[in-house]
Amino acid sequence: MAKDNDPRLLRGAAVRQRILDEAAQYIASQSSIGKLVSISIGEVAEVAVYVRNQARVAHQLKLPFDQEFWGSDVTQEECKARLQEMNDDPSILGVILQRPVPDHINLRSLQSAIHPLKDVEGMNPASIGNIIYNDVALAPCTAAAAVELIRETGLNMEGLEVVMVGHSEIVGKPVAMMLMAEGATVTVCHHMTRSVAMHSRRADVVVVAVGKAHLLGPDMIKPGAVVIDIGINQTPDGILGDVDTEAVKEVAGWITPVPGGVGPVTVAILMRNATIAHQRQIASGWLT
Ligand SMILES: NC(=O)C1=CN([C@@H]2O[C@H](COP(=O)(O)OP(=O)(O)OC[C@H]3O[C@@H](n4cnc5c(N)ncnc54)[C@H](OP(=O)(O)O)[C@@H]3O)[C@@H](O)[C@H]2O)C=CC1
Ligand SMILES: Nc1nc(=O)c2c([nH]1)NC[C@@H]1CN(c3ccc(C(=O)N[C@@H](CCC(=O)O)C(=O)O)cc3)C=[N+]21
Repeated sequence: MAKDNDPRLLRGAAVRQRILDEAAQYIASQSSIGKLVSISIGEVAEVAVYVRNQARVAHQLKLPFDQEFWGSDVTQEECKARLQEMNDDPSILGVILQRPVPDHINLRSLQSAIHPLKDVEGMNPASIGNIIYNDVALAPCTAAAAVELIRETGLNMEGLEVVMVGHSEIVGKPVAMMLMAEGATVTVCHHMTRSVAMHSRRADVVVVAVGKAHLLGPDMIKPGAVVIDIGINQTPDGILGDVDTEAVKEVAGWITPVPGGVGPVTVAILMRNATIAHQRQIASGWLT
């Protein structure tokens, strides 16, 4: 296991703390602020970890927080009706809907049912369109976390060669758009890509969000590259990322560990997004 003070490990702690300090200051400056509601549908291990950490951090920040667990037998109509109630509930600041959801639930329809001004993850199609226009202030949390961690290296993003492995709507595609907004040259790989290694070997930065333990090995990156590991894989050896950290660490210039890398920053970004949603609700005349 990498030693704690290994300089090649790009840990999330410092970035996380900076973002949380800012959010805490904003919350303390408000006479009142609504609650963040986190919805899970069914039982998914990595969702439980995420929601537990959301609750812990919201408590630290004195941000009102509620978690709702809906059974995996809940119907689409029940979900939409509940979300509509939340849109109209002035005590609720924002709503995040955890993924995945059971197969019978139409996730995109539910994302659209969350009012854009309460969409603290920026996944409503009306919200995520903003990042096409380089308005990345409120973006999907993990994608924003990956960008913050690349920025932490101090590398100039303009012209940076980035390979994004994975093209999900919540991570891969937003990461690509957000890094393009910073001036990077981005290649996006997926399971139809003929050779991921052909692309990743020439990249200054490789971001992996696939969900396959140790998909990225030391032969797939160039010496000194930045490796951002977003994968979370439950294995008999515990939680592993998508990168073979111990082996890749010997070649990379920076690598985010799992745990201790992207995850903690994701939680912090969610809190920051909640404060941005609050500011937008005031600007829209929803709140005084
Ligand atoms: N730390 C955090 O905050 C978060 C972590 N995660 C983790 O990130 C991982 C990815 O999640 P998510 O973004 O939702 O992605 P999805 O699980 O929705 O999809 C996986 C992506 O990987 C691509 N892919 C699959 N196999 C390969 C391959 N062999 N080579 C290249 N690409 C491949 C898929 O392409 P295709 O669609 O063509 O099959 C797809 O784009 C998961 O482990 C998840 O748990 C997710 C969210 C937040
Ligand atoms: N709509 C939606 N958005 C998401 O961003 C989303 C989601 N659904 N579904 C589940 C995945 C997973 N995810 C994690 C975020 C942080 C940690 C996290 O805090 N990890 C810490 C601590 C781990 C621990 O406490 O053991 C770490 O990596 O150090 C984990 C997992 C977000 N996800």
